[in-house]
Amino acid sequence: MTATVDDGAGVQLKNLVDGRWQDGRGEEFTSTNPSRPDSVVGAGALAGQAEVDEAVAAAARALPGWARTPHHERAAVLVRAAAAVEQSAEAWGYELAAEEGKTRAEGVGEVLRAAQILRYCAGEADREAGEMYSSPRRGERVLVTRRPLGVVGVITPFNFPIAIPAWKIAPALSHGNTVVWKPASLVPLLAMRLAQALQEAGLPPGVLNLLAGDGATGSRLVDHPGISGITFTGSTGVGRAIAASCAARGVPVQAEMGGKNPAVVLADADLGLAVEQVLLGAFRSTGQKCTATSRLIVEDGIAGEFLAEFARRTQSLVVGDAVDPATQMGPLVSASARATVHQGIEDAVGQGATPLAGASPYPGGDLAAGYFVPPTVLELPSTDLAVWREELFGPVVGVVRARDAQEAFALANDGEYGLSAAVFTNDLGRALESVVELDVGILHVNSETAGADPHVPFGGAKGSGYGPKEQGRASREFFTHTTTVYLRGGRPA
Ligand SMILES: NC(=O)C1=CN([C@@H]2O[C@H](COP(=O)(O)OP(=O)(O)OC[C@H]3O[C@@H](n4cnc5c(N)ncnc54)[C@H](OP(=O)(O)O)[C@@H]3O)[C@@H](O)[C@H]2O)C=CC1
Ligand SMILES: O=C(O)CCC(=O)C(=O)O
Repeated sequence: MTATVDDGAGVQLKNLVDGRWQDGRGEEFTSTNPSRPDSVVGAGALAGQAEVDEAVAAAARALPGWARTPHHERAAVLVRAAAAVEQSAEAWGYELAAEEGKTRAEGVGEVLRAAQILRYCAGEADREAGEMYSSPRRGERVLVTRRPLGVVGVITPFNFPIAIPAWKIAPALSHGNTVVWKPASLVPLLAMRLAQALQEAGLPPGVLNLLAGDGATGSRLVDHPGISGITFTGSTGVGRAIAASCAARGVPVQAEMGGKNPAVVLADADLGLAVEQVLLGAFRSTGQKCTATSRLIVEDGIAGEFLAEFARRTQSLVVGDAVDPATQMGPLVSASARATVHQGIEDAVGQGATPLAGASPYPGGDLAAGYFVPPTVLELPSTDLAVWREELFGPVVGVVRARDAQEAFALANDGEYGLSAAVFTNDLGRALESVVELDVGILHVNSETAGADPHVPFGGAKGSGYGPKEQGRASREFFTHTTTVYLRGGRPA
């Protein structure tokens, strides 16, 4: 009988190296269910240095053949994988909710999003593949062609266990690279599911290698001399360390990192819409999105009315087991995440923040046993507090009031991050002003701070991003490099 995430022992985790599924040879580890921490979701063993060496060697061997495979044949593999992922959406969405803690509906939605990304990237085969320029010399044309980067190391975070890997691995493969992937150790099962789908769709051995591992495994991958580039998403501290290490060796790096994303609600906004969207931005995925709303700036004139309704709706969110269809917000991913978020709330309250919703830890029962934190809204006495400046990565929103739009935009820009922002206004002039004023990678006007389509660039400004952007056509800037060809043939005309 096939093991399931609910049968106690967990699903057996394997690594994929050179087309073979094998047990890890390092320390044993498990992933557990954050709603019910005693329940094991996946069980296996970490990959060590030897497996990193084997995976990189396999990816290097597979590279010339895969790079020369016609783009349309590479795309066909992604299309087949997309169909398999889509077919498994219900089952894997359930597993995702059990392993990571976002709600089941969000889990299913994320799996479907991965399928959509695989299809978008397959479409790259039909898009223009280079450029041609005229030449100042007779009998010559200048072509700009694209080549794969090579063997790419992919390091992914826990919070989007299948969508983020899909939007790194699919363009890597589509552009002819081979991959060694180290997913977050908290969510190895969903990583295995995606790798299975791609492998069974017909990838040749060694084109995609999966290593379950921890930070040390990631570090070995980053430092491996056989790696041609690293694409990373995760915390700013780890991302900067990886970028420094890659820079020292001249290896290209793409790092998408933390966020402290503001929602600005101006006095002329549709307040019902704004409440709804800020709730989604702040509390979906339990606030564990790099694009989550964690700062709220409300214009004075409507602050009282808006905050009363926002607090009321926050308090009425149904918090519970992530796989229960009635749940609107699940747990945080781990005990240490819960401890960090509770500490952040306690520190803020100690420094004068006023709780408008949530804040106190659950006193007992299932919510105290799981890694649950109540959705929390804190009105802040100043913007000096850490809860305003540092990423907490949980369901916590700090609120300040602004005199006018100008002050609101200045407050939104005040900070080291620049991933996403939302502005709520019915005034087109104000909306356009926000486009000019706000220094962010993603700006939503009248929608929540989170959310990203696969066909447009994704990534942050300031401390949130380093290197070329992800997704859409932007992704080829990282996954390929150009060769400029001065092409003369025959006799000059
Ligand atoms: N800007 C963006 O697009 C996004 C940013 N994020 C950010 O990610 C963070 C949350 O994800 P989280 O998984 O906790 O992030 P981490 O930075 O802790 O981990 C990300 C990945 O890096 C690995 N890792 C840890 N240490 C090292 C190291 N020294 N060398 C190489 N790899 C290492 C982790 O392994 P292990 O899990 O085993 O520790 C994991 O696979 C938040 O800061 C969030 O804002 C998340 C999603 C999108
Ligand atoms: O906003 C989204 O939907 C995805 C963003 C993301 O990668 C994240 O929040 O971790």
